[in-house]
Amino acid sequence: MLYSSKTPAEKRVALRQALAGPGLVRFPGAFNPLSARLIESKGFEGVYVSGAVISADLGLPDIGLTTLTEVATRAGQIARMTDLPSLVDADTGFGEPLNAARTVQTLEDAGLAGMHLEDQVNPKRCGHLDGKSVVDLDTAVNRIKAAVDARRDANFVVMARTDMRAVEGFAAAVDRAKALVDAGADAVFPEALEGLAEFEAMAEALDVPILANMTEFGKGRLHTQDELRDAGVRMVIYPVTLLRLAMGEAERGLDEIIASGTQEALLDRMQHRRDLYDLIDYEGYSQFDDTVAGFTVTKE
Ligand SMILES: C[C@](O)(C(=O)O)[C@H](CC(=O)O)C(=O)O
Ligand SMILES: [Mg+2]
Repeated sequence: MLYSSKTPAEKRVALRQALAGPGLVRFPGAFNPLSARLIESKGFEGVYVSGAVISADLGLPDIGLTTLTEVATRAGQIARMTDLPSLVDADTGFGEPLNAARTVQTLEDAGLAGMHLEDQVNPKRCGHLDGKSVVDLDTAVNRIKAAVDARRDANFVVMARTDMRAVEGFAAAVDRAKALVDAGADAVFPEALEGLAEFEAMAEALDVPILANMTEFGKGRLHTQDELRDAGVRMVIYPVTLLRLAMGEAERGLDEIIASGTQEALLDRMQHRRDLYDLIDYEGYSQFDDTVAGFTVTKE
């Protein structure tokens, strides 16, 4: 009821353990706090909070328009609703190294288990857009160092994302990733790799876990979990998948209401009131005080 039953500290330990394990952990992107509960109920290992989703949710393009306050608020609302660890997209840290330091502390306070920080120039762009550029090595390293030094919970995961692959090629991306690990990154998110062989070579080159971004309609293929695991990938994110599914259904539903004048034909595709109530745990509130939250679901 109300909140997750685990503390942020416990969730950070869980994220560390997940990253250390031999398997592949799966972090779908929650587009709101409620969908984080759905992800948990299905047995996933964690929740991803996507910058692209937070921007899109506000009707904005993913080009560095959102602020630290907006991201920390939304990520905190999501993290608090699940017992799973949540990893948030901290973009470039919202500025330069000093901002990255403030970002890590703000996200710790918001209850996140970890974040990733990328080496794009400000303002950043979605990793699958053309015309990206990356900062020089010193700036990239200093961003990571600042974040690592500023965290107060040693278990808070600071993951380095590098967008170098699309800018200077694979070899440069490996060099950049190694430097970010030397700077203290706990894990690496190599953005926009091309093909499984590159994931395999990247995992091989680094002593820390790597993440694969299985985003749709982007630059890379959608690899299966078996393929990613065999390539040595430790974590996979599906950052925008649930938002795209929900928006696709919303659009088709609106079309149906226009076409037939009723939503009757859509009922089977909707989450039933009963399932929604289960996810929110109405029952728990009702047991706490049935004068406030008592309910019966009448229609089957
Ligand atoms: C992972 C990502 O950074 C995100 O914000 O979710 C995006 C996802 C997307 O735009 O599809 C990315 O840059 O890949
Ligand atoms: Mg992003």
